[in-house]
Amino acid sequence: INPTIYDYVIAGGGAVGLSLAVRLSEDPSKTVVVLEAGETGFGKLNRGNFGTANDWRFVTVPQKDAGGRVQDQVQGRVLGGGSAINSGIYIRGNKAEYDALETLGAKGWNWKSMFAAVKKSEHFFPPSAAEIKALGLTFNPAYHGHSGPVALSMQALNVSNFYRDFAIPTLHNLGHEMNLDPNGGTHNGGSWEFLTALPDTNTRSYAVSGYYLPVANRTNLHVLPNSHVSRIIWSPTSTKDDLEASGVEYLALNTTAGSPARQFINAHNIILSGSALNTPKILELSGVGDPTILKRVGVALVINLPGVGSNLCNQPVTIASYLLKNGTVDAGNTIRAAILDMQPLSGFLSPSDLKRSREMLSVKPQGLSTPQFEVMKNLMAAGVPQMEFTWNIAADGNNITTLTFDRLILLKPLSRGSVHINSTNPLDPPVIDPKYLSAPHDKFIFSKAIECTRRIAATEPLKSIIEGPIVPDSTVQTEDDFIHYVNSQSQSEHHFIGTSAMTLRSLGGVVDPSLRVYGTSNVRVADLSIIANLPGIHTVSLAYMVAERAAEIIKNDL
Ligand SMILES: Cc1cc2nc3c(=O)[nH]c(=O)nc-3n(C[C@H](O)[C@H](O)[C@H](O)COP(=O)(O)OP(=O)(O)OC[C@H]3O[C@@H](n4cnc5c(N)ncnc54)[C@H](O)[C@@H]3O)c2cc1C
Repeated sequence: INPTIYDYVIAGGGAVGLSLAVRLSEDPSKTVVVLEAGETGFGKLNRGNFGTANDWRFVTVPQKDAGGRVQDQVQGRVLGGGSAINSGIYIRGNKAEYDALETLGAKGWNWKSMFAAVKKSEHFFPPSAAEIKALGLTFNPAYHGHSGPVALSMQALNVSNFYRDFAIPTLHNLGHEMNLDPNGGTHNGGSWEFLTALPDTNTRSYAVSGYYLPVANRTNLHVLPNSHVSRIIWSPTSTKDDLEASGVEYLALNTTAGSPARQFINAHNIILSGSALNTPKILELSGVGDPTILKRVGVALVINLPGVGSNLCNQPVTIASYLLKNGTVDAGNTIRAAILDMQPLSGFLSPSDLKRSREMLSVKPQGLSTPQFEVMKNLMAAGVPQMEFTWNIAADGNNITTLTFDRLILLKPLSRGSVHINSTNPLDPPVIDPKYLSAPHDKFIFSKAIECTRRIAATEPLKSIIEGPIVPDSTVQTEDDFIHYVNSQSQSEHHFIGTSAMTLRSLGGVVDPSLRVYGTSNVRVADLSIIANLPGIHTVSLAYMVAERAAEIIKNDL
């Protein structure tokens, strides 16, 4: 099939875009084309593609509230997007966090509908009986999908005895309970790590291997790598209040000619799926956005939507590590061993710090709408996790073993930033300003969480095997020291959302609950930019939720 007008053109073949393309092309009467700026990456991907051609290699502007540093923002630029280069950690959030999306105007987007959708994406491989016995692994089959495209699995055998003998008993002594399975709507507490990987080989399972490759021979589904979408083409006959698009313009990057060739594709429906950092650029270059920004760059305004590119949110992350006494633990197979401990404020703040937290929350940080702020405060008060403490064990060749909290993640930042174009050249990177740690409450609770690892290390049975702190080192003691540590050491966790938010237009919304860009009849956004408030999770589960839910909505033309 080689249509002159496709039913659907999808700009971006990432976690959401490629999975959605596969679902839409299940109807053989519909033609779907995916334009992906990166290459296919077949046969060359695993972890560690950061800084290569498979990464957009973005950087932020200097982050005033995070030590003035410019920070790297890794983003997949390859078929499968983030799902092709990510670390594969998988977890879903708290029911109330998804229900809150509906409260903010995303009608029909709630835990019930999103949980049902995400299970369609999943094929859970339970651990073997031997693994369950050896490690005490727990899971609830009812929380999982069992015939979807993306594989989900748990620990292999031969992990360190540290987890069973030291980590879990210490968590108990801290009053942090183990969670049977964090994927069913309550992710509080400690749980074993789930990964999007095949169980025996530990091979990555992602949008390409799970969704696309098994159906790559569909004649109604075309995937064009090295195709960078620059803008939407508006139909000259469309009305002012309900703009219709006729297709997109893209740059074919694999040409041997000197500069990329400009190409056009016609389609009845346009779906932007470039990610929270890239989709605003396509909208702005198409004249959709904040008039002030478009004017500054010299793009004619088509739709006045000031929310485009605002509300950028991402989690900061840092580490803390402790040297263990020689010979006290067997490091085992460190490749797939971790416990994620997801804690609400009361799990890591002292009673007096909880009081200070409440006082700080009397002032709304800049960039958040009042309803967003209310929702987030309510979730905090309801005990929804705000910090992740990942417990990992590492050993070097000299038998030096460390406990590394290798992901200390501020799960639900209040800080909001922006991503905007700075020129009319589609190949120029956007200006990324996440405003990390600009909300005082973010900085306060994040630094207190790092400090809390000292209390954890002083809790038995862990205490008896700790030699001392490595980073932050023992000179870091006071509240100011810990604040300095997060200012100078925190990095991006690469879980961007929010820049084409699905919320009321009056609140800065960009798309309605059927994913349509306000003011258009046939342009939709389907990627993590539509999520107004971040659930406290790693975001690939959310990406598959969005893909499956978007497929339901678009197939039924809701
Ligand atoms: C380094 C890294 C590690 C991560 N680790 C984890 C993890 O362990 N667990 C977890 O749950 N999540 C993780 N994530 C996050 C998760 O992968 C992302 O949230 C998810 O991939 C976002 O999906 P998306 O479809 O919105 O965007 P993406 O998956 O980024 O897809 C966007 C796609 O659009 C393409 N594109 C962009 N602009 C254009 C254009 N103009 N024209 C054509 N194509 C375009 C991009 O190249 C990309 O392929 C990680 C992300 C990164 C970057």
